[in-house]
Amino acid sequence: MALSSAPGKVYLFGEHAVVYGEPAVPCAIERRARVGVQRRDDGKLRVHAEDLSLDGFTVEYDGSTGNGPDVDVSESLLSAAMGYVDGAIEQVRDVTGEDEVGFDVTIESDIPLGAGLGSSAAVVVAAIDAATRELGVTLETAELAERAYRTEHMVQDGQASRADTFCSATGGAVRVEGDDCRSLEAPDLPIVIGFDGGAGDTGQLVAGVRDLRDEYDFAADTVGAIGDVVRNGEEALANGDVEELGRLMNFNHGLLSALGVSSRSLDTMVWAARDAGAHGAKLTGAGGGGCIVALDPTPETETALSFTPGCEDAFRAELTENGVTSLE
Ligand SMILES: Nc1ncnc2c1ncn2[C@@H]1O[C@H](COP(=O)(O)OP(=O)(O)OP(=O)(O)O)[C@@H](O)[C@H]1O
Ligand SMILES: C[C@@](O)(CCO)CC(=O)[O-]
Ligand SMILES: [Mg+2]
Repeated sequence: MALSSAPGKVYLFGEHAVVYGEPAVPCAIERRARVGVQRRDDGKLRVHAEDLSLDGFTVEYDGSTGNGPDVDVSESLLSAAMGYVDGAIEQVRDVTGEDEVGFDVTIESDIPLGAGLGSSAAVVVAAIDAATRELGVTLETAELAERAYRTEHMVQDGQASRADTFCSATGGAVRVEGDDCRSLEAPDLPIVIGFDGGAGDTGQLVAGVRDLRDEYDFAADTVGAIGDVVRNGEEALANGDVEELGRLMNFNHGLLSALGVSSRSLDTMVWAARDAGAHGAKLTGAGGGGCIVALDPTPETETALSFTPGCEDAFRAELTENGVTSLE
């Protein structure tokens, strides 16, 4: 049995645009997914996922034959739920050469699903790390991040960046532009998160931006403008200029909103944070619903969010330097 954990993340800047080669700056936060993996020799994959919205279900099936699991839920719901884990195990079989190997996989996570905090990347990174170690193979962090990226790329229909997976694998603040992934020095940021209790489907939201970008030159320009905001943001981060970071986050939110990935509740939480005196606020991750990230060293934003209709949870998030971690 091998057990690994990996962190979720918030985006200071650059989600969506990063899929088209612009830079982005996500930061790992101290909310983690833990994945336990035990080898089985019958080629079957058994996944126990405590936190899936399918009310924590257990399925057992033969992954090596390509036949799906036999459970009483719709095919699309199931593939949405299982895609990332299936994809991670496929990468493990590929990288270890053990094509027929099966696993018992147990997932437990304190990252809300589909809410912009990178639950998918954390699950995939932790799963690949645990499953390869279970087979006696230790991957370098760069290789692990690359394999996790390939999983997200496959599940998100060929449209994904390396940002979430690299950030989860290495921890800390990172900068990703295409296949150039590096760690950044970051000051201790006063991060507050508001969560509307909802979720968005990353694959669908990415496809929506792609269609807009294909149809309108000004949507492509908007993606490019996000890249400009990120480049300014990197400088503000290097200078530890939290006020400038906030202004640029506000700008970034406006551009994401123009690309159609915000929502009424995300906008409401963003405005509640700004009204409470936050330096800035924006949605984080794919959007559609889920979380916003704000910067505020005072307790005002957290308090205001906790009284905002539509905000289900407001909490502070600590940046973490701990990326993927082997627990057993
Ligand atoms: N605890 C978990 N157990 C099993 N699967 C999980 C778990 N957490 C996430 N997943 C997988 O990740 C999917 C959600 O990923 P998605 O990319 O849509 O959202 P996210 O990663 O939370 O947000 P974002 O990509 O915007 O940061 C779930 O549908 C499920 O397949
Ligand atoms: C929307 C997106 O940019 C971030 C999702 O957390 C998608 C990706 O980078 O793969
Ligand atoms: Mg994701």
